[in-house]
Amino acid sequence: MKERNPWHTPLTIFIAVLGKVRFSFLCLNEINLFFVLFCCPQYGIVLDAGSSHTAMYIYEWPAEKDNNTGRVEQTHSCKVKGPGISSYASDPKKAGQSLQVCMKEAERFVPSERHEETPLYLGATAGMRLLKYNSTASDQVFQAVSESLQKSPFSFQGARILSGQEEGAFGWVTVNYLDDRLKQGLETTGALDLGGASTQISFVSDAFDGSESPNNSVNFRLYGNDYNLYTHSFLCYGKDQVLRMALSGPGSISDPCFHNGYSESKNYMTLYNSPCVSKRKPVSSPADFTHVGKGNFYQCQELVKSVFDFTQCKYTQCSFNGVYQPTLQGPFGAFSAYYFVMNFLNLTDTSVPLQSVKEALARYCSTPWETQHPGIKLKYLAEYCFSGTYILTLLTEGYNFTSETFSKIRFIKQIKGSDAGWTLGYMLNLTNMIPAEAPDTPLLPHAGYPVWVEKGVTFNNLALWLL
Ligand SMILES: Nc1ccn([C@@H]2O[C@H](COP(=O)(O)OP(=O)(O)O)[C@@H](O)[C@H]2O)c(=O)n1
Ligand SMILES: [Ca+2]
Repeated sequence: MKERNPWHTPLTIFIAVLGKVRFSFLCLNEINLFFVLFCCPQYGIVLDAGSSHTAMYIYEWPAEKDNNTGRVEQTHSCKVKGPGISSYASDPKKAGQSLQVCMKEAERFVPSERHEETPLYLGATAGMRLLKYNSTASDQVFQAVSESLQKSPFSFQGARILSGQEEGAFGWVTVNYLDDRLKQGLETTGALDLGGASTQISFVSDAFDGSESPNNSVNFRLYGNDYNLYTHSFLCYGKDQVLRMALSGPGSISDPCFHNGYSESKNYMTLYNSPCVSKRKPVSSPADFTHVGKGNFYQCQELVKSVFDFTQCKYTQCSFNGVYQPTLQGPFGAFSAYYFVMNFLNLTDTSVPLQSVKEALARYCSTPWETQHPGIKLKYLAEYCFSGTYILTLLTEGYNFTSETFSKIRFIKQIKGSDAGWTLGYMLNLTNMIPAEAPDTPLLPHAGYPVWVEKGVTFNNLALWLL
């Protein structure tokens, strides 16, 4: 008979105990992972109070302690019925009331036990920036929307106007966050945002260090990478305000930017009721005018060009209106009205040469006015020729995109299910969700990575990190 190894029993017990510990560790980790992935997501709500309308976005992310990226997702959006909050200047209470339907919807989409800790933000953009010229009216609108939002069960964090810089920079953060470019330190994508009352351009350029035009410079340190972002917001250069400027020009009542056969009686007061065009108001004018279309893209392009000032530039180079712009660099994502308009016109494919895009738009503009287009508001339909022309003119004449760089633009509505726009970047910033330094521990064990590593277990590290 073989003699029994005196160490056998203790060793077996030791190994068995170790196995148990490892097993229970694994269980613990699985429970943690379950909690992180399925149990208790956190929520944030942002209201985008734009010049033309307000939209509400609900974001969701796993409830973990550590800041992370690429994991905040938009789970729901709600379009507020009616115009933007700045349109309620003469009846501010209605601005507050208009938000109620979407806020009720948010109460259904966010589980009730999470309501109290869910931050709610309202950010207003160019419509309110313009209304701020009349500060009493703008204060009253903010008062009304704040009172309305305070009544919601969420944790209301305030309503404020974003500066043009913030609007541009947060749009850029959103696009690059959703594309996972920040955490991985990849080349970033520029952001082009076209609204109704302002438009933003934001990109990183090696030729830009901020010194030539500090007002256009925003610095970020994100995941251990430094970014010096160029950004500019052109107030009054959203498509609705540019349309007013183009209409208020001489001889524009017979309008090349509207289809042949289009004829509408419009009110002069409404046209000039904006600080963007008030200086153009003629001394005396009739109450109404007839807006007649003549559908000519090339003439429309000339008319649109006349709203840009290319005569002055005190820097090495400018876009327009004397605004500094470094040389364009990298790919660009163009969203909001850029997308709505180009998508309607079937012109989102930028592998099509710029010249062909212009020709296609010229053909569209020359088609007779046709009101039959199911599901599209007549106002939008009437304006697509103008809007498309403005977009191409802004990109090429304004920002200096060439036929080559035009192909680097992607017209986008969403990235991975979340809308491109400033709201996500705004919330990520206010909730401190993007750390300045890169996390030094991998977040999830990924393919090829040893699960058991020297300093402990990657899986365990994740779990402990999340505890
Ligand atoms: N389906 C849609 C929705 C909005 N839009 C336009 O998109 C623009 C959105 O601007 P906005 O309300 O965000 O205005 P800003 O405050 O950003 O200047 C407006 O010009 C709308 O008319 C569109 O062309 N098609
Ligand atoms: Ca907007």
